[in-house]
Amino acid sequence: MFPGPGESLSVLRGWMKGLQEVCSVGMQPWMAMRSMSRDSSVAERSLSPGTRRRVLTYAAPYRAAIIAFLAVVVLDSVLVVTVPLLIKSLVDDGVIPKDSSVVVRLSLVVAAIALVDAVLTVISRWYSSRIGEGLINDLRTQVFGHVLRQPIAFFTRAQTGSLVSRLNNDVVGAQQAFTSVLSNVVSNIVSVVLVVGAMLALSWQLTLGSLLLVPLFLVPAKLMGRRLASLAHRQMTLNADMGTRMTERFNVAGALLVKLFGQPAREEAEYAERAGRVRDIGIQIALNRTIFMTALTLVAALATAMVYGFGGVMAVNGTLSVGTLLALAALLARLYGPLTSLSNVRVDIMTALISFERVFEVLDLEPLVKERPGAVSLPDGPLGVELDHVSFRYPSADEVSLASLESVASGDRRGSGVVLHDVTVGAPAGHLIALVGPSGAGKTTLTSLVSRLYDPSEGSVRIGGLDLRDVTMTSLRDRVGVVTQEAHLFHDTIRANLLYARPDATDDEIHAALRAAQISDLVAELPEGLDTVVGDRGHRLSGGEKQRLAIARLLLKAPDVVVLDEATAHLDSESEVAVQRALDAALEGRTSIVIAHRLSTIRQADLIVVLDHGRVVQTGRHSELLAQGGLYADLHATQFDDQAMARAERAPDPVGAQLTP
Ligand SMILES: Nc1ncnc2c1ncn2[C@@H]1O[C@H](COP(=O)(O)OP(=O)(O)OP(=O)(O)O)[C@@H](O)[C@H]1O
Repeated sequence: MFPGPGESLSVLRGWMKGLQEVCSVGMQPWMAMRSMSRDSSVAERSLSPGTRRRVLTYAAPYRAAIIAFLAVVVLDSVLVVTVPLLIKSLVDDGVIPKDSSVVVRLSLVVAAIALVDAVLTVISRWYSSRIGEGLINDLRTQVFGHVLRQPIAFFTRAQTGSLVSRLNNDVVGAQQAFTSVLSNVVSNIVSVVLVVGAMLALSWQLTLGSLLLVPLFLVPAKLMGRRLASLAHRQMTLNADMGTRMTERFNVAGALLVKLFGQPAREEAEYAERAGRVRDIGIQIALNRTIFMTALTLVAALATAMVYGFGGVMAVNGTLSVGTLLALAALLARLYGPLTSLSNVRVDIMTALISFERVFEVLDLEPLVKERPGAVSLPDGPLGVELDHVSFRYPSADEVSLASLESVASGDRRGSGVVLHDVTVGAPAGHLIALVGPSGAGKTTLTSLVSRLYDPSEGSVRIGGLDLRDVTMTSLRDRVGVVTQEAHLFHDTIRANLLYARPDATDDEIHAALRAAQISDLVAELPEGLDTVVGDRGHRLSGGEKQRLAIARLLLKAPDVVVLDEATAHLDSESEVAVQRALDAALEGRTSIVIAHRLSTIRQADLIVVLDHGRVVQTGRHSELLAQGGLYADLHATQFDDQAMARAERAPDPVGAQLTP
């Protein structure tokens, strides 16, 4: 019934091999290896309840795209299986009976399928990227907004670098659930079912025979996968270790330390040792990967050889057609990759779900400081500030940070002790309150309560008679301006930095603010004026210049309440005069709370509040407090008098002269 194979078989074999390679999905061994080398311990982890349902809510907007995507993937898998069957007919009904019209017709069908397959691949990639990237986009924007809304304590606790990289990894991991896992699981299941079904229909004996080799492959593959996962994990740690060392040594402060104290040769040797470990593990990983891939190809090749061997004999004996033999071999090539991936499907899905869970954990973090529903705006007109029996302790890491960041968060997880004890201070509208006290007394802490970076643990902070917890964040940010000691500027133009305070300010208003802050001459001299880029990687400004720009930013906002931390750094007399004038402009007519380091500010103050160990120990005006003696008089003698003397020794300056007793 079947003509002897003869030389037509050998010709066809070469042709088929090429065809097999084209038709089989070239990525499969790689995908299988990636899947096998995932950390399999995740499969045993339990997810928090509702995670799966919540993931589906993110998929909901893409429902139509997902259905279309899956339909394309299934169709593609079906097409891939039809090709070997067509080859069977082509050989059995065309080549062997020497009917060239059948050969031509079926070749054209195979070509058409290849064309459709190519189109489907592009369409499925288009869908999967739309779904995946869309999902990443949704999650990213949501997480960014949510993290920004966290209190400042969150940022002081969480290591920003690890938070950012973790979030990036997790968001990308979560995306993979929808693209690679979803498509791989569906297409692999369809492929395996169709391929095994077709093979069984062609020859159940040969199919069962070739499937016997599967467990022989899967067990070592699983072990090898586990080894690869642990190697990859070690590689990541070693790389991070090397990276940290590099960043630490290459930033200005670190480089300076190396220059002054370090021994470059020792540094180099240490670095070489770390880099060496990275190299060794890289070689191991490459070797293990190759062994894995080669083993996969080898088992598939052995199975194919077996099919050719037994099937060939059957063909010689006339119990199997040549076409069936070729089709079986081609089908077999499509079996091992999907089977391997499916054996690890639970680990794949759990890895993706755990990424989602971690992102949800961030999204579920309740900000400690937040606007309550029904919050109101601060009343119009001048505003007074009152602290009413305020006590405060800094929150612990557990209150503000993430459980899953625990492993990377450093240091102390406890909160602080009580930092402010029963503080009652009042600043009527338009008054200037100067805070003084030794280092660590709680001055900065007190000012951060006024700008509501934290809420007090007990008592209340009121502005314009309203408890800050009842006030909208927008109105608070609009009406309360803060200048910190270390004025921070974004890496952006001067104009953009200033507009950050009030995006609708006109150029005229900007120039007026710069003039009042005594910085307009400097800005005018810069080559690009307002469009000069400043900040970390831009034009370098001196401490005094930065502070004056920060004051200009504040003036532009024109808040009713000003919270100011005066710079302690000694500026040269010219800068000092300029900063002082800028400050006078900033404080003029506003309710101000100033951590005072300058005698001039202290003299101007309507009330001086002396803090020590978180308690108010003295209040009054300069002369009263001096007369009283005690801590203020001591501070005056040690801190402020130095400044007064220093100023008196400097070249005459109008502001200083005016304020010197
Ligand atoms: N984020 C924080 N978490 C925990 N404790 C903190 C935090 N910030 C400050 N503290 C503690 O609170 C206390 C008061 O600090 P604060 O910065 O308010 O003092 P200060 O009077 O402004 O000091 P200085 O004049 O040196 O700036 C200190 O004991 C400090 O260790």
